[in-house]
Amino acid sequence: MEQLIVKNMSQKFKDRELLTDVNIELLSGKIYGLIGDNGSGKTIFMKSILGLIPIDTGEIWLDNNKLGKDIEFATNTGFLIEVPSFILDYNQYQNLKLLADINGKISKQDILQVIAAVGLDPQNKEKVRNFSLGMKQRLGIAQAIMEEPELLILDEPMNSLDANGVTLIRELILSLKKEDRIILITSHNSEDIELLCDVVFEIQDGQIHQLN
Ligand SMILES: Nc1ncnc2c1ncn2[C@@H]1O[C@H](COP(=O)(O)OP(=O)(O)OP(=O)(O)O)[C@@H](O)[C@H]1O
Repeated sequence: MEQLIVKNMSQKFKDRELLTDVNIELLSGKIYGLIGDNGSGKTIFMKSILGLIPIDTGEIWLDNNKLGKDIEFATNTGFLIEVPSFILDYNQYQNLKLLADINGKISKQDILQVIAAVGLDPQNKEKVRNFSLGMKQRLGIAQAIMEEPELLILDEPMNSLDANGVTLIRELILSLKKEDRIILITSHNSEDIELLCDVVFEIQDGQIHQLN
């Protein structure tokens, strides 16, 4: 994917307008940061550009495809939004395998590699039910990145991570930046945003503006 364009997008719930006339261009090869207070609409924005919730007005273009017209959902995407949900009685590998089998793009070896890349032990056969919050978060990141998506959206990727986890996942995100990929992250930690992002957007009072 080369570009994701949001044109005159507004998003309303009941009578409350959450996002007003948003115009944004995301280009491949960059990491974008989205910041804003709790409840400012970051999650709504991310779900909207993925096609997970319909927009009230405006247009979202993923390259030459208009969301809701040419395509229903953004394809070739990986995302972690809110709390990752897994089948608790499956182990980490079984959970990722189940999702990987939908597209059939990646091998067992790829899955084991991504498990290691997020700092989990590929040999661990424990049920995800017994995972700590940070382990679930790491698995959520693994699930988002495992198929080498062209659009990667990570909502608060450092949630629940310990200090080593934060360092590892920061390095991992930076290493994922590449020519034909758009990465968008949110974080309430300004250090994450500064270290990782090429371009930063802030949502405030329903408007999204670029900070740098
Ligand atoms: N389905 C819905 N119906 C009505 N209101 C909703 C719905 N989903 C979210 N909202 C409201 O939209 C607003 C924005 O929520 P959103 O989750 O996008 O915020 P956020 O910026 O991601 O916040 P946080 O930093 O806490 O994650 C909130 O006031 C929320 O109550």
